[in-house]
Amino acid sequence: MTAPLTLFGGTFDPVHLGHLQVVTEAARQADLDKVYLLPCHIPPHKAGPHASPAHRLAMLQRVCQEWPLFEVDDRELRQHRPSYTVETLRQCREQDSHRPIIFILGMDSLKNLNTWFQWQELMSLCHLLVCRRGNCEEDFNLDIQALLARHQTQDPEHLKRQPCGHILLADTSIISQSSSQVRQALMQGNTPSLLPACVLAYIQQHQLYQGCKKTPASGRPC
Ligand SMILES: Nc1ncnc2c1ncn2[C@@H]1O[C@H](COP(=O)(O)OP(=O)(O)OP(=O)(O)O)[C@@H](O)[C@H]1O
Ligand SMILES: O=C(O)c1ccc[n+]([C@@H]2O[C@H](COP(=O)([O-])O)[C@@H](O)[C@H]2O)c1
Repeated sequence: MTAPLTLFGGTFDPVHLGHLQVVTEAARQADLDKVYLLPCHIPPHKAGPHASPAHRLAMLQRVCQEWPLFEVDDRELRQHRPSYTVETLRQCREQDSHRPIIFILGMDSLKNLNTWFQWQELMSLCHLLVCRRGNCEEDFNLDIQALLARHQTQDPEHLKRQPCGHILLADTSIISQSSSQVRQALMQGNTPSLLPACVLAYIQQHQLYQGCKKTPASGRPC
């Protein structure tokens, strides 16, 4: 079986060490040696983004220069419409119907998965590799409980042996950081914690996020 195509979707406004650390750990647990950071153009479920697509992409590219695990997949940025994951995955699937596709997401995203566009199609297109997230109880609603009952596996090998259909809850660290907290710190003139130095330097160089309005941590209910 070909090596999986592993995508980590996000708004990355901006990318922070919470993203990078938990995904590095999840990738290690699933024995993955490449993860594509997939910045969305227009996030379907939240306001913003605050920084332009070009700036968010540039920050991710700087991260990739320092973290060999990561590359950027900018396909969603090139499409000027809301970035529905199911549509992106269909595009990927058209290129190779047998290759395993793994979509990485945080626990807060998993808990809201039943609100995603055509969410019931997702498991026929990809596997889900889920990272733990601070302040996020594992109290799943009935749709997600049913999804897990049907698709959850404890065996990372399943994600590499089949093209789609499994959910692995990875045993990752809890890193309490969000892009909202980073933006808030910058707006208040503070230096955010848990931000890669290359990203902080880019933000300072381009004076990003100085006039951001306060948004709740992680931007949605968890
Ligand atoms: N600290 C973290 N730990 C685990 N997963 C995270 C963390 N931060 C973000 N994620 C996950 O990364 C993906 C992309 O997140 P996103 O780019 O929206 O960052 P965010 O920090 O949640 O942003 P915001 O605070 O603006 O809502 C989501 O699936 C989210 O659950
Ligand atoms: O497809 C959807 O309806 C959908 C709804 C919410 C989020 N997503 C995807 O989930 C990823 C994380 O989104 P966010 O809002 O947490 O940055 C990103 O790739 C989004 O495109 C997708």
